[in-house]
Parts: sequence; structure tokens; C-alpha cells
Amino acid sequence: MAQSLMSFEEGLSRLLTAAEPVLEEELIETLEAERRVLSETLYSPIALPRQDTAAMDGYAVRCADVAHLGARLPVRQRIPAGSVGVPLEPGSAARIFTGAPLPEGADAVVMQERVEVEGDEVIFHHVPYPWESVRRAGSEIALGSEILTAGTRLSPQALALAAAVGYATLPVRRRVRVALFSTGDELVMPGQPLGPGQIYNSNRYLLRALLKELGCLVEDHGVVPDRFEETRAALRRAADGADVVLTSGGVSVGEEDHVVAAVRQEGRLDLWKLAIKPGKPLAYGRLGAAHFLGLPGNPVSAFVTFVLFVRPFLLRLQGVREVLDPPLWVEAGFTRPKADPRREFLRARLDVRGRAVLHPDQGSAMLASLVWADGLVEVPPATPIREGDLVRYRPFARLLG
Ligand SMILES: Nc1nc2c(c(=O)[nH]1)N[C@H]1C(S)=C(S)[C@@H](COP(=O)(O)OP(=O)(O)OC[C@H]3O[C@@H](n4cnc5c(N)ncnc54)[C@H](O)[C@@H]3O)O[C@H]1N2
Ligand code: MOO
Repeated sequence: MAQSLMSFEEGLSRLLTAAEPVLEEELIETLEAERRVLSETLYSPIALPRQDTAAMDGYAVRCADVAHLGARLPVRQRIPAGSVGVPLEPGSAARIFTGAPLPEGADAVVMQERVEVEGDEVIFHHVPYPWESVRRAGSEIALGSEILTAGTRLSPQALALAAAVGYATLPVRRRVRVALFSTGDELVMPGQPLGPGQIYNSNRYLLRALLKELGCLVEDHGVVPDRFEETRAALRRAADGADVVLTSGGVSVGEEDHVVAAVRQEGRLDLWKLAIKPGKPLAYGRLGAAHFLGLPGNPVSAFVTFVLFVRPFLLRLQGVREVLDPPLWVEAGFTRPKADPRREFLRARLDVRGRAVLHPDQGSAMLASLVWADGLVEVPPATPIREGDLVRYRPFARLLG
């Protein structure tokens, strides 16, 4: 009965509780650190900018010398970015370029569009206010201030920030090792001839790519036949040295579904069957030191359970602090009077008005609809939806990578 299944929230919270972050750290090149997870909080060893810096191409002045329109000053020096001028003599200006340090004594930059040059002199058509067009020393980052917190997943922007204060290497958690296999006698690889009753193994491509985007080390064990002893042996092999064993297929209740029984033999099963659609037969357990996550074989079910459960689980193992993004609330551009007792995740897109519209094919095998979709509409158990209602929407942009 659907009512006796474990809820989405309960399942997710149990999984995340089980996901103890890996402890080992390593120091790696900042250039190679994209998507890795910081193991220590970083503080800035320098102030940024290090000194007062011109924010515009123009003329560095003392404001007191340009107190009225039409003020005229001789230009006594030229300071390109990367060089340092001499102290600014009162009653003079310095030609200066964006990014160059302000000469001592100057307290503003007048952009060149607002002056007129006459020989060695400039005439000002603008009266600057103190520190106009100047980036003050330490205004971006104060010396010693915290720039990135332990548990941050390093985005390109975060790498740029670390580099801006001089980090050539970064302390990160080691990568998580995931052993992957698919089960199913019907599966053949693309490139092979397709026999009667056979299908191509699409989950292998799906899951490898999803794991790689998360920065995991993937050990791919290919396809395992639907036989109990072979499934047991495959689980043993996969668990050896892996942090996580991830499987697809064979977690339902048919006689050919051996994965759950094999996990019970080789380790223990902690969680199985949730009140969600798709993805009901999701399974979690342990195989010695390794975690076991069993995804349903239907490709859409495998995808949905991966992004909703496996992704936050793996991020937590990597030491990421914030692993769950709350859903957005958007208007429903559809009506769905028939409510399912399970929490549903429907393939959807936002239309030009920002309303969620559904793909007409919501079957668990419909991969094309997953390519069409931009996200998932989440419908709580037994909740009919009318056009215009607010619904939870989880954009793929927040569920992938
Ligand atoms: N009597 C019941 N039958 C089923 C139930 C149930 O509760 N009672 N649950 C259904 C649900 S929901 C799902 S989801 C599936 C999941 O079953 P399995 O995880 O055991 O998956 P399989 O039976 O192995 O495969 C299901 C389906 O997906 C195709 N598949 C499998 N692996 C791949 C792959 N690597 N690439 C592409 N496609 C794959 C497979 O051919 C099947 O069509 O069970 C329902 N049944
Ligand atoms: O709930 Mo199953 O995961 O739909 O096809």
C-alpha cells in the first residue's frame, strides 16, 4: 500500500544522516580545483586592492586643486597599471590608467572624458568628490578576512577569488570513489547489434555523466546479469575500495530483481521503497565500509532518484555543507485533478510567463521528455493541482553538476 511507504522527507533525511563526509584532504593546484570541496576555511593573506587604485583611465589629482570647473593643472607624471608613480606634487596632476596605484597625495581620479588636454596641461570640466573613481585599499577584501568557508564547492567564481588573493594551491577533500553497475539481461551496449527483447543500456551513460559532473571517481563495472549469485559477486567486487556502490535496475519485486536480496546477503539494507513517483523502489544500505544506493531501472526513475537523493548524498560525502536547494514556487500552467498518493516529480518547463507546463509523456521510460524538460514540478501526496495554483519547481540548473 502506498500509505505504508516511507515519505520523501524521511527517506532523504535518513540518507543524509548516513552520509559521513570523507576525512582525507589533499593540497591541489587552484587551476585544477573546479568543483572540488574546500576542506579548510580560507582567509586572505593580502588586502585587495593592496593600495588605492585608479578605477578609470584619466587624471589623478588632489581634490583641493580642482575646486572649480575649468581648473587647470600641469601633468607631471604618467602611471600605467603595473608601475608605481612618485608622490603627487600639490598643484599638479598625474596621467593614470585603470588598475594603476594612485600616487601618494592624490585623492581622486577624473576620467579622461571629463577633461581637455592642452599641451602639458589638463583643464577639468568636472569637480571631483573625494575618492571619486578610486578603489580604496582593502575595500574589496580586508587583510585576514574570511574569503571562502570550509565545505564550499569551488565554482569558477570561487577559484577566481582564491586566485585574486594569491592561493596557488587549495586544501580540498579527496574525491569520492563510486563503483557503478547496471543489472539486466536485456541490456546491450550501443554499437552492438540489438537482439530480440533487448534494449540499449542508457542508464550507464546517464549515471556515469551525472557522477563525473559531481567530481566523483567512477569505477564502471558494466552490466551484471539478472542472477542472484552473480549479483552478489558483483556487489562484493564493487564494494572493494569504493565509498559508494551505485546500481541501476533490479530493485523492484519481480523474480528477476535480485539486487535487494543480494545486498541483504552481502551487507544490510537500511531503506527501501519511498512514497515517490517515479522512483518508488529506491534502496539504500551498506556493503561493509561502502554505502549502497540502488536506483530503479527505468531511466527517468534513475534520473529523478539520482538528482533528488544521490546527488545530495554524494555532495555530503564530499564534505559540502549546503547540499539541498529549496524548490522555487511558480504558477502552474496546467491542471491535474487526479492526485497520486505518492509525491510526484513531473517533467516540466517554464513558459514565457514563468508558469510551469508539463510534458505530455510522464511515463518512467520516456527519456525524450527528460531532455525536453528544464526541471521538475513537485506535487505533494494526494494534492490535485488547478491552473494558477502555486507549485514547487526544481530547475535542473540546481539539480545537476
Ligand atoms: N509488481 C510490481 N512491479 C513493479 C513495481 C512494483 O512496485 N510492483 N515497481 C515498478 C517501478 S515504480 C519501477 S521504477 C520499476 C523498477 O524496477 P527495477 O529497478 O527492478 O528495474 P528493472 O525491472 O530492472 O527495469 C525496469 C525497466 O527499466 C529498463 N532498464 C533497466 N536498466 C536499464 C538501463 N541500464 N538502461 C535502460 N533501461 C533500463 C528495463 O528494461 C525495464 O523496462 O519496476 C516496476 N515494476
Ligand atoms: O516509480 Mo517507478 O520509479 O515510476 O517507474
